[in-house]
Amino acid sequence: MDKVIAWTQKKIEGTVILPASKSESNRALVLSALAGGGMPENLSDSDDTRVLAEALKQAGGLVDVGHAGTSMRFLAAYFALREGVWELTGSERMKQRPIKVLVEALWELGAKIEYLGKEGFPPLWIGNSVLKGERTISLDAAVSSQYISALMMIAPLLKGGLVIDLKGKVISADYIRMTAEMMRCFGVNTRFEGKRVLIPEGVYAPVSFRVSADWSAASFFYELLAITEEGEIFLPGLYIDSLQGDARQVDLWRQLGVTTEKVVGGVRLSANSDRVARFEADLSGMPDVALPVIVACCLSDTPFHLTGLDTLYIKECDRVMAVTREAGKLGYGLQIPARGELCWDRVRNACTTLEIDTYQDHRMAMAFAPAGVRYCGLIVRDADVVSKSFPGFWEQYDHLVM
Ligand SMILES: O=C(O)C1=C[C@@H](OP(=O)(O)O)[C@@H](O)[C@H](O)C1
Ligand SMILES: C=C(OP(=O)(O)O)C(=O)O
Repeated sequence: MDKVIAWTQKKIEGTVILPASKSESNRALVLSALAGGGMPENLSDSDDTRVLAEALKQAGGLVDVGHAGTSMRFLAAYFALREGVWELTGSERMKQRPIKVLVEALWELGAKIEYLGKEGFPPLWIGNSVLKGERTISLDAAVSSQYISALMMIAPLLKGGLVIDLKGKVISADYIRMTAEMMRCFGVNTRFEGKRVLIPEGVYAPVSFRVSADWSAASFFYELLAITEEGEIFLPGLYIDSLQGDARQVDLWRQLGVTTEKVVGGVRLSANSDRVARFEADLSGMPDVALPVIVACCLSDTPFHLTGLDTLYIKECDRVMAVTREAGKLGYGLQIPARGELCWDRVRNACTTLEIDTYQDHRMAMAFAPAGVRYCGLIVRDADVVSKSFPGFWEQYDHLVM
């Protein structure tokens, strides 16, 4: 499905129902499975959470997670712990997203895992492993925090627990903290000593964890207000004091003209025209808000220099390439000064087409949607890719904009 966006010039004002957090849901599902009971409440309706929930019910056999990276990484560790034989695969893109760091760590614990395709990438064969604990493993923390979260969650079930030494730059660190916080909710206390994570042997309690609204999904509505420079949006169920690190995006958007107010039952976003002359940020802690920030800066004519984008190359698509190419169609000349960086110095060329490709990436579709309020008739190709994290996105977007 392609989506044509025609803004009716109405004021952006209303309530947006966000999906439940995909990251909280996926952790809650794995932790409940490891606890041997308890059903998380208010689970995300995203494709990624759905495939994980189904996979956790399987006693073995073929499991295809599609585009769901978190589900792939969490399941690799979970299946290695469980009895049974699995073939764990995903979409063509998933077969290009690395998993070597996690597989090598699991091998060190005694897992029997084989690559069924290219070395270092899914699909994986995982079978009847007996994992050993009471050891320290070292892990490259600069590729994906999901490997670390995956290991942390199974660690209490290993005899003697596990110590994980994080090597190199620790990216997406708030996701590691979210994992530790959620493990605590399920009864296991993890300790951090600098770049060392200490997980004791323990037993998870089958609690009924309630998932809250998704901060990463909120970023596209911040973006919309940053572009329109006026309007207000109420986001029920979103709390500043959240387990999700993306709650810290509040500070980024303040610099781009959107303020956040804590109100009863959620937060209210308000737009103004007060923004920094040049936006600079290291987004290595918040990779999922990078695309909406980039498109918001371009469309609000705010030059920017972003660093810490190294992990964007291995997401659902190569997001650095994809956003540079698609913003380029609208005439914005983005530049890549070094790997993991992106900048824009207000270089404007002619707009060549209003057709935006989305590269099977939900965040590409959602990040370019707000551009439709500046470019009437903008077409977002394969708009249904949003179901990976936010199936109701277009419904929520339409009632605000069209
Ligand atoms: O653990 C998680 O829930 C996630 C971690 C992040 O990935 P990386 O650690 O690979 O950056 C993030 O981009 C992803 O959407 C969700
Ligand atoms: C990177 C993402 O997800 P995953 O890695 O779980 O596929 C995302 O949702 O933007």
